[in-house]
Amino acid sequence: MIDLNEKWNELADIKDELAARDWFMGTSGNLSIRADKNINGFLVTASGKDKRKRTAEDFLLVDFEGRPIGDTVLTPSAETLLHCEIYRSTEAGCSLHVHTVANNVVSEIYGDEGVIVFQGQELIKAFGLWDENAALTIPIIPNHAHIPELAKEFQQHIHGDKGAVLIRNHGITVWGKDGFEAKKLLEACEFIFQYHLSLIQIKNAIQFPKQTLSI
Ligand SMILES: CSC[C@@H](O)[C@@H](O)C(=O)COP(=O)(O)O
Ligand SMILES: [Zn+2]
Repeated sequence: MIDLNEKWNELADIKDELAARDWFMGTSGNLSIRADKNINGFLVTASGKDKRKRTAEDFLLVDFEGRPIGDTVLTPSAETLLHCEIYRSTEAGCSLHVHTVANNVVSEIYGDEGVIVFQGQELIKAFGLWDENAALTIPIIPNHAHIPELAKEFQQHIHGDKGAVLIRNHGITVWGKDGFEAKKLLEACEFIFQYHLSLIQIKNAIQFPKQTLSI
């Protein structure tokens, strides 16, 4: 149980840090961390909570099918199945899902293409992409309301122990080998999205200065 407490605190600390960035608007977002091997499951955020608050009911333990382990009155996140897909098919230790304006806007702009590619951006190195011409490709999937369908689509884009998938006009899910890596990847993605949107706006303002002034 001591080990589970450690995981609990690790996830709670990550939740606090993401909350400080205001990345849980309107109770959105969900987080999970894999428990030790003897447990065969993971801690996931309880559904519908204000994730800016730190309480004893923030997480519950579920198995890799998303079913609560042990007695609880808590309901696992509505999107637990996406976390299950990650833990079932990789060795990842942590998965983070947030809704931000930047990740939603990027997912809408490039949604029809089903993918966004970033090149020549220092922070793609967070994903281990160190070559000068390396590119980070993030898939964008439709926001199916039926979570098993969403999870099935999501699953097709899990190719390793770290990764990122955008859900169109919904948010991003990022995973890594542990909490540190997952948070690093999430922060890198959000930086790149914000940079990209700022660049588009500034380029437009330079190209169409009168339109910008008349807004
Ligand atoms: C309240 S809107 C957000 C939800 O629909 C969902 O997308 C989300 O991220 C949080 O759901 P939750 O069940 O609390 O994990
Ligand atoms: Zn969500």
